[in-house]
This record gives sequence, structure tokens and C-alpha cells, in this order.
Amino acid sequence: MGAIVDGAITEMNQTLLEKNVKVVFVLGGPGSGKGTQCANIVERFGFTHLSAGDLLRAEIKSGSENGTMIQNMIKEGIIVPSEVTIKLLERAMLENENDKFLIDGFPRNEENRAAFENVTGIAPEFVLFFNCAEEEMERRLLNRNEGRVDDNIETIRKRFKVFVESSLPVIEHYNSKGKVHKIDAGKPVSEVFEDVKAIFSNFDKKEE
Ligand SMILES: Nc1ncnc2c1ncn2[C@@H]1O[C@H](COP(=O)(O)OP(=O)(O)OP(=O)(O)O)[C@@H](O)[C@H]1O
Ligand SMILES: Nc1ccn([C@@H]2O[C@H](COP(=O)(O)O)[C@@H](O)[C@H]2O)c(=O)n1
Ligand SMILES: [Mg+2]
Repeated sequence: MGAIVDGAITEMNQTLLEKNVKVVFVLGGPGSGKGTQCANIVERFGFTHLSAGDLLRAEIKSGSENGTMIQNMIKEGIIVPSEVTIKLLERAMLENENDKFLIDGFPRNEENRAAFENVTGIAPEFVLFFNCAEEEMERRLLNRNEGRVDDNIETIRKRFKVFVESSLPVIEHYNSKGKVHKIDAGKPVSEVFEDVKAIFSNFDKKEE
């Protein structure tokens, strides 16, 4: 059985518990390389990648009633209420046959963290923390060229502030439980992946 915590269990997350899903949270500042490394982990270790930001952007495109609110919050670099993001994550996990998920960019604040554990009853196997200097992250985001509304210097600075004030405490919370693997994400992609591989290889061995 994966790591399960006490909480209110609804029909939807009862199904998730029955699936015995394993979750790894992938955290780090904006532009630290979470999405890039998740793509490598998917290929090498068979996880399914769920990016909270991507799910929110897809929700905007779908014409959802929450679309305008989400769009405005992303433009401002603010964290969307947990109930919206958690529903998207739960749905994505239920719709996928895999039982191993990389949840990228979530939990982003204390509200995200507590609500996810209470609502789903799932605790992460471990947390990957991509640690990178702001100057490097800023350079990467300004060169990303994916047309994201939040990849401009004004929003990037707001996102850095939110990361330091709201997201780092979440990482500290899991660190105090011995669940965080901190990775130097300032190195080239292939070198970062070498460090990531070592962590997942050990995890695989424990599973055998
Ligand atoms: N180790 C690296 N060295 C140099 N460039 C990198 C590295 N990792 C990722 N990049 C590049 O930096 C940009 C941001 O990477 P990525 O999208 O993976 O970051 P992210 O952490 O998911 O960011 P966000 O939180 O904004 O979604 C991309 O253009 C990517 O190609
Ligand atoms: N848990 C989350 C994750 C993301 N958001 C919003 O999406 C923006 C982009 O996220 P990325 O991970 O793709 O960088 C982020 O700045 C938030 O506005 C969120 O609200 N909650
Ligand atoms: Mg990303």
C-alpha cells in the first residue's frame, strides 16, 4: 500500500486509494527545470507526468467556467484555490491507468498541501526539489519562448516572490519529515538527470 494519511474519503478518492497510486511531488522555483526533468523520468521510469500548471492552462482552453479566474491568476503569478487544482489532479489520476504519478508544481502552498492530503488521503512517496539560482531561472524563463502569459519579467518576479514566501515552506515541511531529495538544478540537463536517476533507481530497488 502507498503512503496514505487520514482524511475525509469521498467516492472519487476511494477509487484512487483502491488503485494504490504512488505519487512523487516535483517542486522547485519557476524555470528550475521541473517539466524538463519530468519528461526524462517518464521515459526512463514509466511514471505519468501531471503538471498542475499544464492542467490549469488546459482548463482555461476548455472554456470552463473557472477559465477567466484561472487565466487572471496565472497572469499575476498567484496560486489558484486548491479545490480547483485538486479536482483536476484527481480526475487526471483516475482517467489514467498508471499507478505512478509525478505531480509537478504542486503543492505550491500550505493550503494546497493540506487540502490534497485531506481530500485524496494520499501522501507523497518523496519530494524532488530542484534548487536553482534566481538569475539562472530568470534567464531560462525569458528564453523559453512557449508563449506563456507569465513568462515576462514582471510576472516572473512575482512568481519568485510567491515561491519563496509560499512554496519553500511546503518543501521545509516535507524536509522535516525526511522526504525531500534536493537536487542541484543549475547544472546542464543531462547532469541534473544523472542525480535524478540515482534517486529513482534507489526507489525502484525498495519496491522490489
Ligand atoms: N538544466 C537546464 N539547463 C539549461 N536550461 C534548462 C535546464 N532545464 C530546463 N531548461 C530550460 O529552461 C526552461 C524552463 O524549463 P522547464 O519548463 O522545465 O521549467 P519548469 O520548472 O517546469 O518551469 P515552470 O515552473 O515555469 O513551469 C526551458 O526552456 C528548458 O528547456
Ligand atoms: N499548484 C499550482 C500550480 C500552478 N498554479 C498556477 O499556474 C502558474 C504556472 O504554473 P507552472 O508550474 O506551470 O509554472 C502558477 O504561477 C500559478 O499561477 C497554481 O495556481 N497552483
Ligand atoms: Mg513547468
